[in-house]
Amino acid sequence: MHKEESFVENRIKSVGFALRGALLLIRTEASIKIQVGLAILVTIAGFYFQISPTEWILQVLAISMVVGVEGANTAIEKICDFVHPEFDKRIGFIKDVSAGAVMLVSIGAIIVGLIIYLPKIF
Ligand SMILES: Nc1ncnc2c1ncn2[C@@H]1O[C@H](COP(=O)(O)OP(=O)(O)OP(=O)(O)O)[C@@H](O)[C@H]1O
Repeated sequence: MHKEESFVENRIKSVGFALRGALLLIRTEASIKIQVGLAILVTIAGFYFQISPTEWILQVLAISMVVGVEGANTAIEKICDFVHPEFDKRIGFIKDVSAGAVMLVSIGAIIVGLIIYLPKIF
């Protein structure tokens, strides 16, 4: 019983740390501010154009993919700067690949957005 309580307590603490991380990400990173801004805009657009439940699911998935991968990219950049602040082309490679991952999911999200909204606008 005691063990179970501490398990629940630990889970609650972990959620607190994760929330703090998400807030730190939004407060400190310029690119995530733009992504969150776009997420708010398309959410408003979703209500305005009354998109279907399937379109909502795809939109929510696209948004969470971009923001989630951006969070991982930021963490990777911070690790790189922490373990190796000096210029090194291997660090450059790691950061470029990480930024490339954000770009790939962003392209997917843009395509999802175009497929949902272009027929509704034109
Ligand atoms: N220590 C380093 N060694 C070699 N190249 C680096 C190094 N630090 C940064 N770079 C190069 O500069 C690019 C930008 O790195 P930086 O850490 O400034 O990311 P950023 O511009 O803050 O990214 P974001 O906009 O996603 O936060 C990297 O993708 C890499 O090509």
